[in-house]
Amino acid sequence: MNTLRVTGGRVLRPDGRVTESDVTIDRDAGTIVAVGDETVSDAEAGSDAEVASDGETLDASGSLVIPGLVNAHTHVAMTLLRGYADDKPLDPWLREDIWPAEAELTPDDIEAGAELGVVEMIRSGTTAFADMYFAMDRVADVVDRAGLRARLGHGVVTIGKDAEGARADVEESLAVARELDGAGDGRIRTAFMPHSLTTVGEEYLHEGVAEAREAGVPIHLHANETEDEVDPIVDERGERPIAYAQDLDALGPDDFFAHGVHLDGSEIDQIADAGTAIVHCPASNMKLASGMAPVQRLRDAGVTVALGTDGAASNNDLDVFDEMRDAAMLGKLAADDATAVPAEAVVEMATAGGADALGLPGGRIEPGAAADLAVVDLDAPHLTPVHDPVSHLAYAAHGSDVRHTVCDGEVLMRDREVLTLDAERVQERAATAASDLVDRVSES
Ligand SMILES: CSC[C@H]1O[C@@H](n2cnc3c(O)ncnc32)[C@H](O)[C@@H]1O
Ligand SMILES: [Zn+2]
Repeated sequence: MNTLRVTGGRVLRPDGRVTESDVTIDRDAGTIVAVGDETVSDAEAGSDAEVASDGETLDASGSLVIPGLVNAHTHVAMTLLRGYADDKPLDPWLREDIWPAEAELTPDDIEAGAELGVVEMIRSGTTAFADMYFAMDRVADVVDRAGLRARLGHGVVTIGKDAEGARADVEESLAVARELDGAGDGRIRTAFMPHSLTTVGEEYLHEGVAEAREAGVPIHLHANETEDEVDPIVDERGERPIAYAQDLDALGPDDFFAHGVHLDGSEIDQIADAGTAIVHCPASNMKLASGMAPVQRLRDAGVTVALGTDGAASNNDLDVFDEMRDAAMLGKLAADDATAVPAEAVVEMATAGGADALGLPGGRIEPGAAADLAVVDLDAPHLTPVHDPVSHLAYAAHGSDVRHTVCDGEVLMRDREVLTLDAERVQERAATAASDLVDRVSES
């Protein structure tokens, strides 16, 4: 067996225990075959079940081995717009700043921004993400080269477009969903991605959702992000957005909605009954002053809650460690209860919850699971002493504490050096693309 062994570390297990165990990976299968003396059964592993001791090794001494983090909602190429427009609420921010800049984006820009975003994610221990944007063939190529997993989709906006333009946008999202599914040796999956229930017209939502169901791809959209998005739906339709999504057949068990800030009790019950996941984006929700999502209530109702950074223009980074801390802190404020959204809950949301929301493998370190993991160096002043490693993940660690990142059995970063992309070249290319973009926007 072509093995990778992660040795000498403490391992975060799916039940929250932390054990001193080596993790053995079958690199060809991209799966974990053993955690300590716990192995996949002979039946599962076939005749190769015996765990070999040769092969590559990653040193995890003094470190915590955790499932690769999942960034379940982003717009990865928006790294080019990091710090471009801050300190505004969602609607004017999009209309006055972001959409005019995005109108000038070329596929090369999107590739450059996506490369920068995936380098940032690999460096901070993220192994899977969901992305809604444009030029998704370029984004998929970047994901493939970087070695990550992703659920990708072209974002549809029909407001301001004529019927031909609107229909073409829906068709593009469906084509991306059909054609890119399974790319990157199966690490890339897709979804139909209408931007939101207010920025896509009803007839286009109906058509697109029906075709997505036929194609068997999930649906991802921004839902209940601001009151300004909820109110027009209530005023025009006499029903709340989640009921509207249900009428559209867009509220299914494989679907995942970003934000879910302004949800009432009946909407939480509808989401729980449907099995739809919510991707909580606490930093973006705070920065745009969108509101506080009812995370504890969602979890109490049995909803799968994942974490997302949203784009780097509303965050302003792609570090899921920050999202864990923000989710725990904001969750307590929202519930007016310091026991709400505890450390173990946000770690679960950033790992197994994220993988489950996206319908991707990973999120758990156990025999038979996908070999997606990050090794967090605990030997640092801000992580000393270690009373509780899970507390440190939620409240004290940063993405920069990640030492190694592995996805699908491949080492993407070893000792803080990204191996799959040339990080220096990526950074230079993105900086140039961003400054050229801003020049074009100011000339337009
Ligand atoms: C049509 S592709 C995705 C689209 O979404 C925009 N966007 C970025 N952040 C947010 C957010 O928090 N809410 C809604 N829309 C957002 C992005 O700029 C793209 O235009
Ligand atoms: Zn978003």
